[in-house]
Amino acid sequence: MSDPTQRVLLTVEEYLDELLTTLLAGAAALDDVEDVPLAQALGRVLALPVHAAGDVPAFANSAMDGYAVLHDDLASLPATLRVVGAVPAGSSEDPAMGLGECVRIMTGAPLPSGADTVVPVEVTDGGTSTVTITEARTLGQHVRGAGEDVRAGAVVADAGVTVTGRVLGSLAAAGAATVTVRRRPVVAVAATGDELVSPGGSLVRGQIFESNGTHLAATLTELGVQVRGPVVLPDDTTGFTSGLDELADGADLVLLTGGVSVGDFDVSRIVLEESADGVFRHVRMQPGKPQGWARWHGVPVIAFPGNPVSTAISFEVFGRPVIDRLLGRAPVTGPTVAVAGTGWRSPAGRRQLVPVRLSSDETGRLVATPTHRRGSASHMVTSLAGAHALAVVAEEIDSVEPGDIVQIRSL
Ligand SMILES: Nc1nc2c(c(=O)[nH]1)N[C@H]1C(S)=C(S)[C@@H](COP(=O)(O)OP(=O)(O)OC[C@H]3O[C@@H](n4cnc5c(N)ncnc54)[C@H](O)[C@@H]3O)O[C@H]1N2
Ligand code: MOO
Repeated sequence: MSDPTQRVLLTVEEYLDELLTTLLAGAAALDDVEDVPLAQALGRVLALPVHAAGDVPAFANSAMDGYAVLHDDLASLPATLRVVGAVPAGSSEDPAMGLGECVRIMTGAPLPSGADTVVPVEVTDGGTSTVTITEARTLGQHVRGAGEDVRAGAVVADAGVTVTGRVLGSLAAAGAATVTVRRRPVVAVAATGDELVSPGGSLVRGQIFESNGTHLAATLTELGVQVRGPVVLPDDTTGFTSGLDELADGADLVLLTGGVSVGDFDVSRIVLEESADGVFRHVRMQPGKPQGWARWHGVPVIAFPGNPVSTAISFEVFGRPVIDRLLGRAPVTGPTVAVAGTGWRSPAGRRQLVPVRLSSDETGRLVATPTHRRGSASHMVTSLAGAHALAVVAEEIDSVEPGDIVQIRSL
């Protein structure tokens, strides 16, 4: 075994690149797609763009309850027209009409072929056999044109888009019945440490509640992968090895948390280095310096440091892009800068990521304020609950002053 304290020191980008290109090379999930009916598409990632099956709107229709008219009839007001029909939404009728005539029409009903403009009921006397119109409308006003939202064949949602409720609504409106999505990869989660007790249990001296596996598994579920675990693996190498065998079997990826540092019982590092040519690195970031990866019987394994904020931020910086890659998901970006609401220190030579709350000041600027007075200290686990984003402080900066511009990444 190599000396665990003498690790290669990488930048954040170098380590991420190692995970995305070397660790994920040949991963089966990268190519697997399936067709699902729209009703089962929520949360899935589109593998192919979805095109509109027809024009949206499918036909010219009224934007108002009122009267379908010919604009030429509005040249001199008030104008009195003969009402020759009525079309509610859903009607397939196309009442014939010409100059001097009009049709009562409801919002969403197809515009009669003989009409070119809609007059809202509010500017008429509301008549049913004849109607008197008192205010002019421009040609085509209150008519929603066929295809003015999107034309048949145009892309409604691109490959890489996650099907949210609003995407699903757009796809339904555009006539999609099934969509081609990426397979949901199986991601297994294990926490290591003999001190860990599952949430809700009772603690004796030296024990703590397991929270990293809980956090990772829940976040992975939100991201739409199939989650296995979380389980707690013991600190002894035999128990850890058999637990990992079981967990990795049939998985696309295993995420481990804890035991990657230089301690005598840092079992993830010890087993992965000895039995799986594990690669352990120091990364220029804080928190999240010690990191590692390996393949366990061919299954990619990523090991995050055990301190809870370190695991959380490691997931954001390394885990999320890996999951996005496995799912074919286009990364979603939010606002990228804010002003610091307070000042804080940052370790020189390491990129610091600090959980922050976002607010706006009286001038409308986005303000980022650390959720905990200890900033990014890696054991401040509850600082994550109120965080909206991470403030990212560059390697060369060792002090942030109130009002400084800071980079942020949304959570
Ligand atoms: N001599 C050195 N010691 C440490 C170094 C170092 O460079 N030299 N690095 C420190 C840094 S930075 C980190 S981060 C941690 C990473 O350590 P491990 O990955 O080995 O993590 P553990 O020792 O297993 O745990 C650290 C800490 O977090 C708690 N923990 C672990 N798992 C969970 C969990 N699932 N839920 C909640 N809390 C968890 C654990 O009880 C420890 O308090 O190493 C430093 N040490
Ligand atoms: O790097 Mo550790 O991850 O700072 O606490």
